[in-house]
Amino acid sequence: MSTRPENPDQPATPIEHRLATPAPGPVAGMAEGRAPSSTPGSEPLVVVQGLRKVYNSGPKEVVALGGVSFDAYPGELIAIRGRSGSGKTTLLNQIGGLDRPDSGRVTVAGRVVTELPETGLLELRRDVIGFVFQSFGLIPVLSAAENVGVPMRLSRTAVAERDERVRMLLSLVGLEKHMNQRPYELSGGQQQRVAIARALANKPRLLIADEPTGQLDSQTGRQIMQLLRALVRSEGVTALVATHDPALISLADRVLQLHDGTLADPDLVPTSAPA
Ligand SMILES: Nc1ncnc2c1ncn2[C@@H]1O[C@H](COP(=O)(O)OP(=O)(O)OP(=O)(O)O)[C@@H](O)[C@H]1O
Repeated sequence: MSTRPENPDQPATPIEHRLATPAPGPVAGMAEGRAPSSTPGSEPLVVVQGLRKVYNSGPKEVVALGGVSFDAYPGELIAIRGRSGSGKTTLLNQIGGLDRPDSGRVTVAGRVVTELPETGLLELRRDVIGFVFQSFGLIPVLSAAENVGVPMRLSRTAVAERDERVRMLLSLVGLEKHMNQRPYELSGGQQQRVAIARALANKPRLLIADEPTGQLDSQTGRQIMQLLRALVRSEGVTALVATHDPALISLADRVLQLHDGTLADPDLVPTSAPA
């Protein structure tokens, strides 16, 4: 897999270009380059209450999550940071219904994830949540376009609509000229763009990204983070992104800091210091 950097001076995608274009005027209460995220007062999209997960590895108990609670609002980009082993992946896995907590409750778009049966979880992951992983997770024998189309095949989207949305999404992430290439013919940054387009295929309300720049060089990682920032704005999704990457932390609306499975007081979390 190549991880050659893309040109850092050029906006890589149409939406990054739009973002780079100055807005007509300042918007009251909005930080520059930030999405117009909803504030407490609107309904939260994600509600996490008292989430606890303990692993028993041999004789030792590991408290991966020791009672985590927070809300995420529509249109928010939240960075979740913390040292290796602090519980970031465990937290995202419980929210996305990939694993079950020992106690606590997660609600996403009104669905109580922690109480859903397996079929409900499959529907949730297909229709409501898009996932982006550090390792891209593309299917090697499929082209970029076919990879992006997979979730729409699973949701039985009509062929014409699917083809049109695949083209739109690949254009959104700046890859319309690469739609017929397979993952091994793409750089690491391009593969992650395909993975992001695939995560958006079924118009999710929540995007969960676990270390999305972990395998990329810093320039490419910055471009991917800017792309995520732009997509949260243009698509109106809520994003929860586990990352050590200072580039995303500075672009986030909010930063949650995990220490050994518990959240630090949000008022004490600076947005610029390293994790
Ligand atoms: N399947 C498992 N079995 C036993 N212990 C586990 C398991 N998964 C995670 N853990 C432990 O739970 C804790 C939290 O792990 P987690 O992967 O959530 O951390 P993280 O913050 O995502 O780390 P990293 O940044 O390295 O990915 C760690 O101590 C880890 O060793």
